[in-house]
Amino acid sequence: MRTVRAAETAPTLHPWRVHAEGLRVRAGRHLAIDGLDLSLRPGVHGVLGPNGAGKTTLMRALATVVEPAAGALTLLGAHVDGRANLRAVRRRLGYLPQQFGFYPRFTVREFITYMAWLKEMPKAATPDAVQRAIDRVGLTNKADAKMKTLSGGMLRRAGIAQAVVNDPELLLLDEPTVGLDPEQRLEFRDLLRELGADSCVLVSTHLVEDVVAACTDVLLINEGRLLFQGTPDDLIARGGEHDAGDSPAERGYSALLRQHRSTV
Ligand SMILES: Nc1ncnc2c1ncn2[C@@H]1O[C@H](COP(=O)(O)OP(=O)(O)OP(=O)(O)O)[C@@H](O)[C@H]1O
Repeated sequence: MRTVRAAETAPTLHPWRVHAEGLRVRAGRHLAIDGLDLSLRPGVHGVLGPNGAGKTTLMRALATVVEPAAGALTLLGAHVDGRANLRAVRRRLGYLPQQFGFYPRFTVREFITYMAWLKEMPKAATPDAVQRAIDRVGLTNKADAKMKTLSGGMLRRAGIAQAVVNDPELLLLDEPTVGLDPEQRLEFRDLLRELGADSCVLVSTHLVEDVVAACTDVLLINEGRLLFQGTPDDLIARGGEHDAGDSPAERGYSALLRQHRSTV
């Protein structure tokens, strides 16, 4: 007889938007997430970690692109496993992958409308939702430009717009600030704060300062596990004057990794 895990019998009306226990996720043959426990409420969660830590793999699992190899994962109250029908959860998700595909001849508006259709948004509400998403990322005057004519930063912003078009309850942004100019990065921080008021937003980045400025919660992932979860102030408090980094938060980040490496 199959053992029923506690997570499978738990009531679905819990406060967590994301709940993972002993999560394992493969990237190719490699176990990139290896025994991760995580509980997230609404807010903006900054995901930090060195190259290869497993951030992208975690995002892919939370976006239901890749199925967990083991452990329990609950997204927006739904258990994610091989038997689950994830269609309803996917309608409530937004995901910006590190690299996203698009038809270069589509205009920005056509691209985001197409993504809204893929997310099964009601047809009547789509044009207004698309316009709002375009305005939110500052692409109003590029709405009818073809995707192939956009700069790298503008493309990233179009990617963010498609992720937020359905007002997702769970929003996953994998390195969204790559290519954004300083002014756009500041505006993006405001957008994150606004989105995090109601939604559970995960933002993976290497820019520790973006996390401190815009996140309510910091996650540090290393070797497929959660090494630290706390507020930006908790992260800053971990750093000492001799730790590497240009800011108190970067020194906190370095200190946590150094302490972890010295204990393994
Ligand atoms: N297709 C694959 N086949 C084998 N190993 C992979 C594959 N994709 C990723 N990996 C490995 O899985 C681990 C986690 O990769 P992942 O891309 O999730 O890390 P990351 O934290 O997002 O890194 P970065 O900061 O460089 O984007 C790395 O060691 C990587 O080499």
